Amino acid sequence: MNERAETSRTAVLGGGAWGTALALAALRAGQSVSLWARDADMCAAIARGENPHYLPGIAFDTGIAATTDLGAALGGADCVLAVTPAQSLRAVLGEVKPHMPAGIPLVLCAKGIERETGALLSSIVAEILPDNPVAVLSGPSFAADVARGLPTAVVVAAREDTLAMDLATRFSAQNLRCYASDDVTGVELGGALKNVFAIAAGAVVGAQLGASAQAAMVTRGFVELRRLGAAFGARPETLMGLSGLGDMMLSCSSTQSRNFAYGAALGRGEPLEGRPLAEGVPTAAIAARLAAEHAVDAPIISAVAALLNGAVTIDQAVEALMTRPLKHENEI
Ligand SMILES: NC(=O)C1=CN([C@@H]2O[C@H](COP(=O)(O)OP(=O)(O)OC[C@H]3O[C@@H](n4cnc5c(N)ncnc54)[C@H](OP(=O)(O)O)[C@@H]3O)[C@@H](O)[C@H]2O)C=CC1
Ligand SMILES: O=C(CO)COP(=O)(O)O
Repeated sequence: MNERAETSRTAVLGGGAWGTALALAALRAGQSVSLWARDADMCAAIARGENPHYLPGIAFDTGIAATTDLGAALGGADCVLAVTPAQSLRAVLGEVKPHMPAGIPLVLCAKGIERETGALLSSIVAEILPDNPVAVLSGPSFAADVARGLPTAVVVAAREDTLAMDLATRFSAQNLRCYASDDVTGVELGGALKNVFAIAAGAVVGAQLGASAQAAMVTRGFVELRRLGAAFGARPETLMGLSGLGDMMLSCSSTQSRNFAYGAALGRGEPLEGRPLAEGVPTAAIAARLAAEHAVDAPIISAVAALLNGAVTIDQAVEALMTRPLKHENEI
């Protein structure tokens, strides 16, 4: 338990894998924790120490006050974690707004870019909750690992460095180490785009293109992250950190990643309907559009978007990537 946390109350929006894991992390850090989810049975399960749908086989501490009543979940909270999928954020914040006092920080824990508008999630918060400071929590962290209490490091970014440090202190506990950052854009872009590259890496593995191709895909994907990051004003060193390179290392190499697993199924030619959440799917499409609008060369992101909408086959995508004009490696 950290010293500052004893009197604080954290509200978690979302009772999926990551919402449940972060609620547990907050509980372990000594906070009082409420959680809002849509499903009453899921709330009852979380309250008794399990989430069989999203975290099967993991038994955890009781003490999370899980409820379908959003007002009750938010009542008395001095920090709110938004942990529903990126594409639902705007609607969820619209429901949250009447219950959210000014000044309470809203910590974004989803990883994605809004499909319809191209908005980064922090700008949606600024639009809907202009009186609430925004922070972003991201990094290489599988929900099941955090729920099990395995050692994990993440980064918490806020424009005001003192808020970032306060939140990092608040959520750090034994086996969850939170670093602070003031580069909100860098941290959110790293988290959003790693999902697109995880689909690419999974597709390479699923199509049995070899470990060399997988390494090339990840490395050149990282170049695209740096290019898009530069266009959006992210700092290069942020992208070298936990929420860029760190999360790419995790998500581009493990079948535990739903985005990687989605790509692997795509590479094997399997049906894709009904799979678990893969945030990289909507994000690929909008990231390809944003790259084009900013004149950023992003052939892997474009290839993933084209693969996902059926415009190209894997063979065609690979051929297009392998026959691009030759260039110096360090051209950004
Ligand atoms: N799982 C992980 O390891 C990690 C996930 N993340 C990120 O966290 C975010 C959430 O992921 P995760 O928890 O794993 O996802 P899950 O699929 O496990 O859970 C999603 C949760 O969001 C709820 N939800 C879905 N759509 C809506 C909506 N329109 N309105 C309100 N609630 C909704 C679901 O409710 P219901 O059950 O009722 O559908 C469920 O409680 C994603 O952006 C993901 O990238 C980040 C780091 C790690
Ligand atoms: O973001 C994650 C790990 O850092 C979880 O990845 P997936 O959403 O691909 O499972």
